[in-house]
Amino acid sequence: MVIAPSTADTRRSGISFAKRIYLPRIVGLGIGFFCVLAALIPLHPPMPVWGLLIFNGFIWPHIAYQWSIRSEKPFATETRNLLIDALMGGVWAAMMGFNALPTVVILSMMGMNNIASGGHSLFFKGLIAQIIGATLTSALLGFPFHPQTTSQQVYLCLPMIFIYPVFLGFVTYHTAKHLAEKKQELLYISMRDGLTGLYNRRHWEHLLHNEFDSCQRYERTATLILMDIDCFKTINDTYGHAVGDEALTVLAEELLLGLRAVDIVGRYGGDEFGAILPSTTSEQASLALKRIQERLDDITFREAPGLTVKISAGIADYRPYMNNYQAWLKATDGALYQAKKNGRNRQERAPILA
Ligand SMILES: Nc1nc2c(ncn2[C@@H]2O[C@H](COP(=O)(O)OP(=O)(O)OP(=O)(O)O)[C@@H](O)[C@H]2O)c(=O)[nH]1
Repeated sequence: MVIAPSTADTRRSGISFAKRIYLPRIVGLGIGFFCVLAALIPLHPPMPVWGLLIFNGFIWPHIAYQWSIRSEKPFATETRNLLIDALMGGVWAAMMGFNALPTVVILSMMGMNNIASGGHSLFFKGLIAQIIGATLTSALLGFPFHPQTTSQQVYLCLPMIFIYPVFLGFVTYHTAKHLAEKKQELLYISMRDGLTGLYNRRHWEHLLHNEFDSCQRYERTATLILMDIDCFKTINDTYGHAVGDEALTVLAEELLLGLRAVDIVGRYGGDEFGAILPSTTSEQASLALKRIQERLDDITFREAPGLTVKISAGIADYRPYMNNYQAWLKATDGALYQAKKNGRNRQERAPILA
């Protein structure tokens, strides 16, 4: 199922896109200024050209950023700003009379930036904007052409050639690292229950499936326990949901403390928990669970002094006649049902059928 992002989410991600571009634009246009400056000096352009160069190099990055973050559609605005950058790149190439080195440096750095920001689509749109900017400006100026680059111009282009790609690589590395961390976070969230931190039902069932398969393949033993807090609805109704939540958290902690590290504990439903105990017989599982039940009897709640958490449990060990993990789950659930039916606060083991 694909969930469409909300307008607020789209705006937030557009703003973070604009923030990602802000610093590279300040650095790129700031160093690019000296590249263009070196090529323009011998051409003696009129004063407004110098004004435009200073504006483009040092003021435009801040205007572009403010424009994007204040926009209703920051992503679209920032993409348009990148195209304005490309158009201006073309304008400066023509103003410099297509001086070979500064022109190639400026246009290629902008292309690299556009690919990094928006893939091949933005790269090609940027290329078209560069061509339009260059052609119109060149036509206006009467197609000036001074391709020779002096050694002084080479030196003033060096910072752009060295610093900008290194800087962009640094920014790209940090973005990739941040995305990898977010991916890990999402993976964790997708597997865990928000309240208790245990595996959620979907992931826990997936692990149960794996355990079933390995029991079947390697003829191993394993035991499954399903537990349910007794009269949990009454706990909620008497002490409130916050205490109910605390009871769930306490049970989760006791299960993690009382079982082995290899045992797989999950929240199966509202007040229902599951535990998979690899290489364990149902007798051993029953003893472990009994110890947990005894510890729960000793736990008191500050907000609900009269409360003790009691659980009922169904226990079933893996049997080779079970066709799939669902059959194992069903046998365990049947035993839990019996435990509830037989008076709660007890364990029942699933009968052996063959
Ligand atoms: N506080 C809290 N309550 C929850 C949560 N999830 C489910 N519940 C409540 O848990 C209760 C489960 O109650 P039932 O399934 O009726 O069972 P019970 O009251 O425990 O009765 P028996 O299982 O028969 O002993 C329901 O009232 C749910 O609203 C949760 O995350 N927090």
